[in-house]
Amino acid sequence: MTHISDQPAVRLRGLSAGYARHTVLHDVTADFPRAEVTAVVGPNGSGKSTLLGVLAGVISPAAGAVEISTRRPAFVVQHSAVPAGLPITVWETVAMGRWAHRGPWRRLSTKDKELIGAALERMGVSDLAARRLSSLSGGQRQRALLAQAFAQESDLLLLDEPDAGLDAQSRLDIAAAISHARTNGVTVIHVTHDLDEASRADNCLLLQDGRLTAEGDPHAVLQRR
Ligand SMILES: Nc1ncnc2c1ncn2[C@@H]1O[C@H](COP(=O)(O)OP(=O)(O)OP(=O)(O)O)[C@@H](O)[C@H]1O
Repeated sequence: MTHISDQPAVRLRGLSAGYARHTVLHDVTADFPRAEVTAVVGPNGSGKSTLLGVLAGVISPAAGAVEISTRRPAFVVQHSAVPAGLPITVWETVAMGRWAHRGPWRRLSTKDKELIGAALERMGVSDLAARRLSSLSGGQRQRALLAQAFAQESDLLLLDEPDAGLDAQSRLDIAAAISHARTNGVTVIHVTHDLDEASRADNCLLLQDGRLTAEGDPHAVLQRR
């Protein structure tokens, strides 16, 4: 008998997708193994963020099939994608991760608040909880966005270059948080230009001009670049 845990968390079959009058992804067929980290690499403009947008449900496929057999994905955008003047605190940012779980009266429960506190702690931003998101450095903001994703308790984490432009310590902390999530059974799809980080993934996909040109063991895939 095949158990769900043996099946890929995400399957793409002949996926084409993009924007009005502009198809970016062409006929992509790939599996994303459950509870493993898949790095998605490729040159600028190859379609990596578009792929994450499809997986997050923000972009509709033009053709093909997307099968996701996990709970609702948590999507972490690049910190630079957050509008500069957004008037919310770090705590409120992380609390947004619990919105979909709120009970009657739409109040946060004690459990919600515990999860928010734990996510802030995990990303080392508890002491910044009362600060405006817009007043933080890029690295601090990225940590807050990751904390929001962890507060969602999703089992599919979509990361769009979470370590871009960050210092060595922040990159290490983010790598540790990804590894912790994986150990806890979360499937991670990690778009990155950091080839050291990609080489540490379990699985790797290479996109070039919107087509999948290699997949599998990261070391073998990265040699095809
Ligand atoms: N909102 C949009 N509307 C129209 N075209 C877009 C939009 N976003 C991206 N594109 C185009 O889609 C193509 C793929 O972009 P995408 O952001 O997916 O690439 P990427 O591999 O993530 O690049 P990078 O490494 O620079 O982040 C590019 O040609 C880009 O110009």
